[in-house]
Amino acid sequence: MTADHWQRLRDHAETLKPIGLRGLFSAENNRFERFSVSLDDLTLDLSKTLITEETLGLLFALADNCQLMARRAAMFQGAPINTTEDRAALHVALRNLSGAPMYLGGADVMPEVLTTLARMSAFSAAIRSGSLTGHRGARFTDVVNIGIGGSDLGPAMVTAALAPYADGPRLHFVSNVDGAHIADTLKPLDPATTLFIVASKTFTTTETMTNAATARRWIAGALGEEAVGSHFAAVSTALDKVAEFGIDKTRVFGFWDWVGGRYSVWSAIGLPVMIAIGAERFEAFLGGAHAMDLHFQQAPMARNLPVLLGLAGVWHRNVLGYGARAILPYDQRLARLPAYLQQLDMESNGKRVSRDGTAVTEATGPLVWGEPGTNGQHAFFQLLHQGTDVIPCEFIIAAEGHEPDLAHHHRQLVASCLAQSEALLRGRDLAEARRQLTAEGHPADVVEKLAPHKVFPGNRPSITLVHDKTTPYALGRLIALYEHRVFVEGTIWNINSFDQWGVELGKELACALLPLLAGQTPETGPGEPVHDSSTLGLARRLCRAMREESTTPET
Ligand SMILES: O=P(O)(O)OC[C@H]1O[C@H](O)[C@H](O)[C@@H](O)[C@@H]1O
Repeated sequence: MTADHWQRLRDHAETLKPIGLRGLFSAENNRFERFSVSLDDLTLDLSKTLITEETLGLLFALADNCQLMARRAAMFQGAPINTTEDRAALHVALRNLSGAPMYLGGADVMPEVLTTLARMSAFSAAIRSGSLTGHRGARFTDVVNIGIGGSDLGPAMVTAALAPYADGPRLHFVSNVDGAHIADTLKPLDPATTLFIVASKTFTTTETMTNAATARRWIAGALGEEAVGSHFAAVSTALDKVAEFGIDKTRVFGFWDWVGGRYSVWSAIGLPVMIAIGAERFEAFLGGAHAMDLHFQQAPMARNLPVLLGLAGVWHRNVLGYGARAILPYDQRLARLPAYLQQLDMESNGKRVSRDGTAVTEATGPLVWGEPGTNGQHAFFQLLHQGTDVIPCEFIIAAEGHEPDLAHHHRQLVASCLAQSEALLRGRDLAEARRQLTAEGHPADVVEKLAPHKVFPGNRPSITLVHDKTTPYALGRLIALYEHRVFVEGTIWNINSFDQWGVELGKELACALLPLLAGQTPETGPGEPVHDSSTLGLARRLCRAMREESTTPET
């Protein structure tokens, strides 16, 4: 019974709480050796979490009880584990560069995967070399990816992260339907040297279709309708819809319904990345993810990074009751990693029913958020250290930066990262706070007044991930680690991590509101009103201002 496993974990947690994290460190001076695990140069340090060997044993027993190994095998075997959409989740095939067969319903998907990769390589090489030009024969200097969600966050995050490797045209990403996004992006660009990639798995997403139509008008307006074909490419699973938009099929790169949007950066959705850094480095990125795939499949639980990271997440979420996790990359170029992981994690595991549709009995995905360190330190770390909620932090740091001339910056970055996790663990008690204030020469009354404010409770957990350098390979491996972590957690919670029904209702209601915003009266049937009075009131309020604005003569 899974319930027994949860109960054992909860009973066990009660025995650890009085000891606390600091207590565990005082009792054992080799926690780092015991609770950090590596795959090549990637080290996962769990020692600053409230765990012991017994904790891990109980978590492994829970994982066994939840059939983690069988579920993992089902994913790699292409079983339709996304049951509500009757699809496999076979994104791991996209980085299987060995080409060893991977089957979906008896058919090997690898030939198609490798053919698409070869087409992407040829196309990106032609853009990079300038052999494929714009309508007027000018080399492309700028590439604008138009997509949203999984068709934006992956390539945008990876392109920024791998900027030191970029030697192709400049990349831009337009996702928001807010006209400001495309307007600001296009303002400095020259239509003659700009290529658009319209990226949408379904090719129906309103934001993307609206932005793509605006981009099309921008090209046609500047260069003529006949130029459109030379300035657009597309990435989609819906090839018929792409054809309707008018993009030539030689410039369309497909992928498959067994690749979820938030797992698609490895597919043709990664085309902008390939254009920026070249096919060889993109393949290194895939190679890093593949190394993590093999590790996830082969390593025993006690040495398995995704299993350990996932179970630490479950321990924090379900047993210790922490509702959030902070992602803190100490790498400015990983600034979009928290946003990327928000989609990966929260869209996958933000679920309230089990795979069979019955209500879950345990909490599922936590709130995921974060910012790059050290910036976060000067903003929200106050709450992490002294707030009333405990938020487990995940620190990510490379041993080496990309700026050899600025090694002293990197030393400060590393020192800050380590100091934060140390401070979260260690804290500062009242006596220490008093001692410090007295040593600073404050009079006794000031010491008493300030000391409580200077107390840090400590005992706050964190996880640290370290690799040598954020190379394409290391980044691929890191993302795949997080993907499998989400899978491990989703398996323990017995939810479908590969569907996203929760995004639908808002989309439907937005469609229904459009006529109202265009000034039409909503139809009201005999039963319920179409909109609640708040939504209706706000819509009318906005509508009035919108119309006034659109009728205001230009000065
Ligand atoms: O790639 P698209 O079909 O345009 O979808 C873009 C995004 O929109 C949806 O609403 C989903 O929630 C995301 O999972 C998806 O990545």
